[in-house]
Amino acid sequence: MSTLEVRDVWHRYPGADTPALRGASVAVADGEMVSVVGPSGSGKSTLLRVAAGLLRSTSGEVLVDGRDVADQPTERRDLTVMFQHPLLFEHLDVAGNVAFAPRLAGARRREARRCAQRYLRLVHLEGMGSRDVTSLSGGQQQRVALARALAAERGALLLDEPFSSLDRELRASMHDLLVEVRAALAPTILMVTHDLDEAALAESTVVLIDGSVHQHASMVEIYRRPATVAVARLLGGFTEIAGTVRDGMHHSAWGRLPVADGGAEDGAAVLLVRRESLRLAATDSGRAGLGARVVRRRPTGTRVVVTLAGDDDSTVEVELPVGHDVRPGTRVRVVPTDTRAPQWAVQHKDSPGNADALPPGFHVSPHEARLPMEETRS
Ligand SMILES: Nc1ncnc2c1ncn2[C@@H]1O[C@H](COP(=O)(O)OP(=O)(O)OP(=O)(O)O)[C@@H](O)[C@H]1O
Repeated sequence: MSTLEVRDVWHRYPGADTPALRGASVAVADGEMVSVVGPSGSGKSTLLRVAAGLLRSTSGEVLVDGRDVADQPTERRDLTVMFQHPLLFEHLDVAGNVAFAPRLAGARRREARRCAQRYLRLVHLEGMGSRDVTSLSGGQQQRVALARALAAERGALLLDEPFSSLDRELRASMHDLLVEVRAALAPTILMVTHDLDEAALAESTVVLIDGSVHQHASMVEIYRRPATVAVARLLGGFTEIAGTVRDGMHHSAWGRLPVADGGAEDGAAVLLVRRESLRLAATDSGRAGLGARVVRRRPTGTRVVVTLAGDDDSTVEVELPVGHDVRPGTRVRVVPTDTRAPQWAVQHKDSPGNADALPPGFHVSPHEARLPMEETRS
């Protein structure tokens, strides 16, 4: 049984103007996997390092199995960390690397080797125990690193971008392996990644933006309904329309569009619309829709993202299958393909937050103190 919880953690690096973590909290239940995503610099690695005990946070708590471990170094916490680079011991062979932790824990040499064989089998490297680690491919080295982390037989596994140095195909095979390992051992896992597909391997995902948790939900739910504009930007695929919500409708230069799920509070709000739920029609097509001018087109492989400007020069993006080409400068109509497609408003509200709740030593401007859920209509 192993649980991991990071509670209301703040961290500011010495000399930094702004905190890297602003009251972030994540709880991982026994046998559960939680992933952490966010833009570069959003504090993902800092969060993981605080949880691992590699970094002491400015304030907040880290609980392992319900016990506060703030004063305990990494090796005294019931967890193992695995990084993007395997960091294998080059003076030991493959089995020696995996046997390292059991040896450290007091196992006899033969017993530790047996344990290593078991974990090497699990990561499909049986028969490679006597290989020199420097002779392995990057993917094999990462498998050894995973076997070594598992052989430590600690409660929780903390993974920091574990597969990001591998190419797409190898990454996919490591994802399959992670699924197998979870089915076999059900370790408690906290994984930082910038790969949204990888994040979806977890039961739930924390979206960290500027050191704050903007959303904690399954990736399916996050894609279905990003909680904030920043989350939508991270996912991509949405266009934002600034306007006002009144009576369950969003009003802007792009017209009146219904707001999903009963409507947001009245007031200024950004409407998030999936790019593919808008289409273009010729101006003389007789179709309803808003007149716009094509500003630019950006191919993305099988699709083309077209940026359009309305009469007030505000822009929206539409995503079309490749082949539906439009030249910059052309006038078109923007037509919703499906008015029932989810589109929802997210409100921006600046609030000074509860300054008393901040740890001493923090100067946080009203904008910085904005709590993510306050800009969310959930
Ligand atoms: N040792 C350090 N000293 C000062 N600032 C740091 C240090 N490490 C990280 N930072 C800053 O803290 C913030 C969060 O960094 P962190 O590495 O946690 O982000 P991240 O989300 O993991 O980024 P990435 O996805 O690029 O790895 C960034 O602004 C970064 O520049």
